[in-house]
Amino acid sequence: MKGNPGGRNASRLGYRRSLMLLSFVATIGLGCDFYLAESAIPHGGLGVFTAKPLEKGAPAQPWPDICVYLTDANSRKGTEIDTHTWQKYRFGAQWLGGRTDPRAACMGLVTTFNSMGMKMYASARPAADPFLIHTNGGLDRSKDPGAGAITQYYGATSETTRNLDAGEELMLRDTGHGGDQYNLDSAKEDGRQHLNIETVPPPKRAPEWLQKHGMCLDNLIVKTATDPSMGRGAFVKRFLSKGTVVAPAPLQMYPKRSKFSVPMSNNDRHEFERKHKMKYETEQLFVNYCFQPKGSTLLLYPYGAGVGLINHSSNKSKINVILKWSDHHMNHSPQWLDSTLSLDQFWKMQYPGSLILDFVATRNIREGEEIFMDYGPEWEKAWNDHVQKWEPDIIATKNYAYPWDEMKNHGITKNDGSNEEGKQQHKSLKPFRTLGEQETSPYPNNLMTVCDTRNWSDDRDDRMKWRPSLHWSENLAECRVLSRTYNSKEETYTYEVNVWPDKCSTGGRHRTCIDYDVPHNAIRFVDKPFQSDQHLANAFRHPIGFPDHLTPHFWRNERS
Ligand SMILES: C[S@@+](CC[C@H](N)C(=O)[O-])C[C@H]1O[C@@H](n2cnc3c(N)ncnc32)[C@H](O)[C@@H]1O
Repeated sequence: MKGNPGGRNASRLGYRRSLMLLSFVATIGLGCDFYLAESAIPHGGLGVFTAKPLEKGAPAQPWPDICVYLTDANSRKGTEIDTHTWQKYRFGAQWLGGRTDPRAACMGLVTTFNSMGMKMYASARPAADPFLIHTNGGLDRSKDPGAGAITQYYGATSETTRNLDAGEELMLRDTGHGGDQYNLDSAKEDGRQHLNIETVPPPKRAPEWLQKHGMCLDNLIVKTATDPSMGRGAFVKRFLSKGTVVAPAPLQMYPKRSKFSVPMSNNDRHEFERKHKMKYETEQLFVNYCFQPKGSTLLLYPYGAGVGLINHSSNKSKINVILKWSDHHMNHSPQWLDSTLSLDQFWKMQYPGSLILDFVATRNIREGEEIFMDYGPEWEKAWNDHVQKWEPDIIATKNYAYPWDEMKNHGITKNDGSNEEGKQQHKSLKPFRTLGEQETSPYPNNLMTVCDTRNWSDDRDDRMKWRPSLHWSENLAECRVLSRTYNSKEETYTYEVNVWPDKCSTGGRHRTCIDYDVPHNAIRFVDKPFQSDQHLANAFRHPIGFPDHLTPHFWRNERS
């Protein structure tokens, strides 16, 4: 008999099957797609794993990361900013400005991936053209006291380089530019273990193991904060019950906050302010994303996915997370912080990720709710004082335009650079101005144009037909439009540009290289060096307060 072969029994069976399916789902914890756990590579520290199979080219993280750029850290020594940070090219900060190269501290997954140098099982790489999602979280220097207090570098993403099985560890391919990631080589150099990557199997953990021993990395999503004056905020993706770890936060530690003041003599500063017609910031934006324990010079930078987006509230009904040391076996706080160690001894032992904090739900949190923590009374007082005193920097605001607004005006809205999809086809497309046109109709003071173009090399002529670069943001060059042609069939513009100067030097000799047939969508606006909001002198700077009861006595090294 077809149709209903078992009558009531069959429906009971179906019900029982549904129950079994539900309990299976509960057991293996479907829902969390990415986990932080002990790396499957011996002595690899923490690693990030996918709980579900991923196809080649799929996003290797639930949402883009934010990066905070360190522009002029006083000295590399004592800041260890090379560890767990990226070079400026990765996320499009080539023109940010600074006497030393800026380094990007990115919060989330990309930073936590391990790397295997250039070969073997590479499974992820940084991706995308971040320029179009760089924003100031909706804040505007002409009216918002929060302008310059949050990073504009939102949009760092990664994608898989091959199909991945559920449970695989995400491994970065060659990190490029000298390998700027904590990786197997650095583990070797640290003398922690002799590793032979040729004999290491593809790093992987069983999904059930991850559910039991991993820390869920994708409970949060990033959106504009419910109070837009705060910039962006972190929101929960799914219902989380009281006591759940909303997000883990491995820590990178820095011994002295003073290393993040901006190293300019008064003379340099006056010269800078005269030249750039703006006042200069005195402390790195980075400090706003760090905790500082009371009575201590230490800065603790939490680099878990999304945790840097959690905003402050002192309103008890809004606060829904508190900080706790993690129970995870990779967190060393029980051994180190309750001991009689000196700060020096502790400092020699600690390494990035050796201490892990948890943001824990203080009550049930509904899907879509924004997460708030209490940054502490000192932070709140500093913020209120700032808001009271703040007024727009008239000079820095005059004749300033945000690059992303200008790009929108020019019809650059796609995030895929120069490929077919990205072609802009509007009759009303606003063209980029030629150098000649700019003499009578200049762009706002802060803007310059950059082009996505393949590397120029010795064997290239000085005049070349444009070719797209392999990776967005890494091969951008300053460029100036010499002429343009309207292609009526394609309804778009192409340009002849002068690529200058970084791509066109050969053996110390600068050449003027010209690219022709440059598509409209290969051109971007960026802020000129030192012009972006994070350089504003009236921008708010204050680290987040760290709970006293989590602070060991030997961290309190400041004389009172
Ligand atoms: C760790 S970040 C939080 C994420 C930040 N909102 C963003 O968009 O990147 C800390 C900064 O966010 C802003 N912020 C956080 N809580 C705030 C609040 N209650 N009121 C105003 N601004 C706040 C301040 O600029 C602060 O320095």
